[in-house]
Amino acid sequence: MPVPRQVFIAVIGAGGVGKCFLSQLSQLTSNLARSPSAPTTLSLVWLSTSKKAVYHADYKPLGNWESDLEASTSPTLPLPDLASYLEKAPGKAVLIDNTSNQDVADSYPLFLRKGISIVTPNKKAFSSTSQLWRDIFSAASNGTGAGGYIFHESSVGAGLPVLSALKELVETGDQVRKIEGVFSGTMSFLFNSFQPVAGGGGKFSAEVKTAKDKGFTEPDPRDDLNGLDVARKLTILARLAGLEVESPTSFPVQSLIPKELEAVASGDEFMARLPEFDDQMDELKTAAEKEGKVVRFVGSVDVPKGEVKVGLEKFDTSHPIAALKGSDNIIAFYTERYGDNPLIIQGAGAGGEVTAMGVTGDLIKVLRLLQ
Ligand SMILES: NC(=O)C1=CN([C@@H]2O[C@H](COP(=O)(O)OP(=O)(O)OC[C@H]3O[C@@H](n4cnc5c(N)ncnc54)[C@H](OP(=O)(O)O)[C@@H]3O)[C@@H](O)[C@H]2O)C=CC1
Ligand SMILES: N[C@@H](CC=O)C(=O)O
Ligand code: NA
Repeated sequence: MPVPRQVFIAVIGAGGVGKCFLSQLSQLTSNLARSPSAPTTLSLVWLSTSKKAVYHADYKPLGNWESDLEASTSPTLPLPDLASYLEKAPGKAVLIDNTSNQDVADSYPLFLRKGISIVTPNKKAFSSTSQLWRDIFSAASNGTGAGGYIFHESSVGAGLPVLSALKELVETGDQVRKIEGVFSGTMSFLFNSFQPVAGGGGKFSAEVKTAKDKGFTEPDPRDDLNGLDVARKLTILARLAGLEVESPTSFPVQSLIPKELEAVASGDEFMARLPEFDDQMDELKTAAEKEGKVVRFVGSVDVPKGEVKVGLEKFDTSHPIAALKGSDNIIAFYTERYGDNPLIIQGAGAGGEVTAMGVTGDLIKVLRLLQ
């Protein structure tokens, strides 16, 4: 793979996805350095969490990032200062945003205009206002601008090649009619475990705790249960399919947050009180069972009608959506070329390693473009 000789990498976020990414980055760095045709140095020069940062003013690569971060007492810099630091690096720079932070997402146009490329699984930038979407893609070189490149494959379906498939359908002139399926690893896991097709299943609140422990949920699981995580993904898909969607709250989204818990102050308090509402979820399950069906949390984009929706639906136990396992997503693209047999992408839709794979894959795309 022909790539530039030295690229400076800055990583924000070292949680479930961030840690897996850093380990994949170390593998990629070794592979590229050994490449006989074009040895390349990837220099990790910045790593930060919300509380602290590790970096050197002279761009010396970080040694052992885990112990460096542990030992650091330096607070992180404001985002414009990080952008200036990377702009002055003695080579091309790539920012990897492994947070779910809105302020970091809002700063992408600034980084891109300075020639810094961005790779991220963070949905916020691409699913907030359509103005932010326009600002990003009018700055990026893989949009209409002349700045850095930006890729965000893991923002939908984690590492599954969902965005690259959709872009290719659109760019090759196919007409996308409908996109539908299960878009949340958390929701998939919850309903597959709470109401498996074979019967039985655990308490809903206990499954939410397991999904959080497995690293499937957003940092605050309420962002999954309120349907907004799926709404964000559908906003991204709808925009890539050519629809104008103002925001993820501009279409119907069903929330699974009980009314009584809507105002609780913290995610921890929410998790502690969720078992009080297990009976309500059991009622939903029993009602579906009486019809010989199971409940699943799904979404769809109807392109010609300009309709996007997110919520619970009942499925026959023989339906492919009912038969999903673990945190699997299933995404069906109905298009002019594919006719009534949609192009289907299925597999793990959450988890640190698979999400980081999408991020690392995007970094490789950027490196190829920067050559
Ligand atoms: N987990 C998954 O399966 C998937 C996740 N994603 C996306 O990947 C991203 C990361 O998810 P995940 O790793 O699970 O989340 P975690 O909560 O595990 O990690 C988030 C990390 O971001 C850091 N962070 C938060 N805010 C800031 C900030 N303002 N500045 C610097 N660092 C900050 C946190 O630091 P601190 O600890 O100090 O708060 C933490 O290190 C999210 O956008 C998520 O939506 C996408 C697909 C699948
Ligand atoms: N919380 C999300 C993580 C991936 O986007 C999910 O469960 O799908
Ligand atoms: Na993806």
